[in-house]
Amino acid sequence: MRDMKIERDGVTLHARLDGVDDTNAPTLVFANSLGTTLHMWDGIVPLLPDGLRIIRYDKRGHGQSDVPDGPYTMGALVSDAAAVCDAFTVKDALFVGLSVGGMIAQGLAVKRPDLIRAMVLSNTAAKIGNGPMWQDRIDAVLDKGLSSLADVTMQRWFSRDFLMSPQLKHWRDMLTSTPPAGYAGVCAAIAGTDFYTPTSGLRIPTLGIAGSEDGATPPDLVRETVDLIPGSQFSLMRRVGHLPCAEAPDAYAKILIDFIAATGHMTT
Ligand SMILES: O=C(O)CC1=CCC(=O)O1
Repeated sequence: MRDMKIERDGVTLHARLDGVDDTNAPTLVFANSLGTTLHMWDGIVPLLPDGLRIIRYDKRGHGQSDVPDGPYTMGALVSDAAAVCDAFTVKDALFVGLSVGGMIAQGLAVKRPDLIRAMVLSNTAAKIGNGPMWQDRIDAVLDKGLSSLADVTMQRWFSRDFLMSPQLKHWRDMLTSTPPAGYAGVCAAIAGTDFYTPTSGLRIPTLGIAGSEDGATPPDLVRETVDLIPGSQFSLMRRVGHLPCAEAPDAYAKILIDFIAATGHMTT
């Protein structure tokens, strides 16, 4: 494991490399969701096959990355992801993005096709929510803090069963540890994003993953987005919500491993 600090546009981003530290190794890059850190993938990384180079990072405003003043733009989030990839000399990676991480994947695939050869769009869409909804959330978090949003957020993130589990506290703590300015900044970036047209032009192997109990990006919304890309695959996970990598890591890792095999990613 190797941690790295990457500076772009005066903002320091925190990234982590696991697995093989060799630029020639097949590479996976993970981008996580609003209100989470790169530790969102802690349950998945150990389940992936040997021989992969695995890179993940904290978005601006989250985890150990800097918290610049907002609002942020999707262009900045995509450029941050590109800077992380460039810092590790990534080429032709499999990019796995969940929620806003999946929006970043779509933007990066358009802007820097040299970086991505295939992508997983997990619990995401070309457009998530609408302007007034995000503005209400920005106002609430800046006024009353993230704790005020924690209960409703857990209900969007998790299935009914998981809401009763002792693991819930870990995820709730991750959310409430997020700096309010960072959370609000990313909300503004999501509010300003509609990738329907650019994503329709993408022609790379794509897998969509949805959770049957996802209260933020329901299965139909995820499917509508991945169907914009000809030849894409879609996997519906049952009895999980918006963060299936947290609720069902074994099943989630298996879906990724099958997609790695289907795209020939370990053999190139
Ligand atoms: O609403 C949520 O908390 C879920 C979510 C929407 C975009 C994202 O990244 O997470």
